[in-house]
Amino acid sequence: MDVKIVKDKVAGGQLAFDIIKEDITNGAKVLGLATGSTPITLYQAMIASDLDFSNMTSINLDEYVGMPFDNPQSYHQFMKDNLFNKKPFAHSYVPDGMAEDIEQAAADYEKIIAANPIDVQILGIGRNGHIGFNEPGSDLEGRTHKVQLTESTIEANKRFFEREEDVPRYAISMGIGSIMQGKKIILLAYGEDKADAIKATVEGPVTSHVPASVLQNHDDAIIIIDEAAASKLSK
Ligand SMILES: N[C@@H]1[C@@H](O)[C@H](O)[C@@H](COP(=O)(O)O)O[C@@H]1O
Repeated sequence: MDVKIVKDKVAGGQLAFDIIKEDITNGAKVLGLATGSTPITLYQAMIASDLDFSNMTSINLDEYVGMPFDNPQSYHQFMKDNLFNKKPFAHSYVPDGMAEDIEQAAADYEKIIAANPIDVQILGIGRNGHIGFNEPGSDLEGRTHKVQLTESTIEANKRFFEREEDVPRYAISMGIGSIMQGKKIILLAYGEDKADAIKATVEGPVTSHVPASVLQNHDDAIIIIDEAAASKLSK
């Protein structure tokens, strides 16, 4: 793991952008994208750049189950608002949380990933160490599947909804095994809220209790964090 500590989230987004830009120059064609507040500064740097993504493919990590695509809280809408409306890709895939058969949608998504191997996978991290929506205890080799969100994630997400009962309880997410297939992985984390998860990810044992810790086993994983997120690291 290559840990890079930056001044703030703007510098983090810029650094991630610079890495991606170089990879695109070297032929990268498929980006794995994430939602949440963390990647927004990266998306802003992409939008502000003169890079053209219209011959590239994007594949998103996850989506809520049962949330219409045009709901402002859906990840389909989030990606449009924060990136795709300004920088369209040739193909943009987001898991189909509205499918009648979620297991089939998950299997179909794995076929999309297999046909479009991810060159650079962007990740945020949950306060409990989750990546995508792979909560603690997830299979480290899992593939795209339906997941039940933990109370901690529901609690963290409820700020986006008017009522707690509106917060979705299920999602469809790429599995940890699907994520680990990315040729390069860039995990971003900012703020003190993420410091415990980052310590466990970087310095703890590789364990399904901290899904992001599996990145220790990846050949090309870069962790970009600000000082607050780095504050509990021992070195
Ligand atoms: N499924 C997403 C994750 O992909 C994201 O990493 C996490 C952290 O969100 P934030 O970046 O807003 O802290 O939130 C959700 O759970």
